Amino acid sequence: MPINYSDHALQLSLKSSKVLIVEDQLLTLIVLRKALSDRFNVMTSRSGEEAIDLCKLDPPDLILLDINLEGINGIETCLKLKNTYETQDIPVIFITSLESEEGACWEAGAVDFIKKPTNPETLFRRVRAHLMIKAQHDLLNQKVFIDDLTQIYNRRYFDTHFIKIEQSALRENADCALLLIDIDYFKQYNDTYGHVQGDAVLNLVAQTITKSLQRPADFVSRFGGEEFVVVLPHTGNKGANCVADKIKNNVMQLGILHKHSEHEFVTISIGGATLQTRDNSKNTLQLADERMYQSKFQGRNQVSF
Ligand SMILES: Nc1nc2c(ncn2[C@@H]2O[C@H](COP(=O)(O)OP(=O)(O)OP(=O)(O)O)[C@@H](O)[C@H]2O)c(=O)[nH]1
Repeated sequence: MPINYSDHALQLSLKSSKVLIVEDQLLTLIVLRKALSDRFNVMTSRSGEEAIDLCKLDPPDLILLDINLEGINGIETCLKLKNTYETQDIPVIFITSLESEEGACWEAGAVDFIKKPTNPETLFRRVRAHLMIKAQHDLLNQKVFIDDLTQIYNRRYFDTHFIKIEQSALRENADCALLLIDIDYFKQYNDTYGHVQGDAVLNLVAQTITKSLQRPADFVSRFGGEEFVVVLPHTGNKGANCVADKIKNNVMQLGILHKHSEHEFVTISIGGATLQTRDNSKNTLQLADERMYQSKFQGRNQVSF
């Protein structure tokens, strides 16, 4: 199917696109910002270190990166961004004055570069073109990776992304937690209240889990029928326990009556595992699955790690 550039969703997403300019020369920063701030949502940073932190907290849709920065330079900044799961898909355009630097820009993972002194119109059009590609990419991902019923990520998203997150965490010697969540007595719920009501509960639980997650890198996927999987990057046992408890309590507090449950309401059982404490004979998912069943056997509506 041909790409429709006038697509409404695309236009909307372009307007709200976030562009991060990383430049330590104040005057250049002002010129770049002026060329873009009427059309996009512009964020700025004066160093590579600050830009990396900012990208993890509030990922932009595109980065304009100067090469000659104080502290870690632009090339090193780009390499760090490309080696980190949360930031590796953000397109980077370099701003450079030397032709000899172009090879290093491509190798670091740049999608393009713009020469200094920058022409404001060229800058705007280049940025818009790359944002358009990014928006198309995001839109396509949304269609491929979103579960129809709950509108959260699907199993395919989890399968594709968890491997990358695990590898990135192992490289950085960081932790990462996984929670496997199953709705208790859901068969009886469907049998008693009907499948339409069952679907509504699945939806509510999915939204409740989503709202219980706070960090931008955390995500939940529908794993299968009435099972969900939560991924918490950079989170160890203690933090993951807190999040799991919060999710369990929030679902119980929805107060959805379930007359076949000893807890009176719809509840969930959770099993958790982290990368750093996992047993080498089993992967994180297998461990979380075993612990989820432990929660079931111990009476449901609980968390096991
Ligand atoms: N309404 C609805 N039900 C679903 C969907 N996907 C799976 N289910 C139902 O979820 C139920 C899962 O039941 P079981 O795996 O037996 O487990 P359970 O009844 O939740 O019991 P425990 O897990 O032991 O607490 C089955 O009846 C499935 O048909 C869905 O998309 N919509």
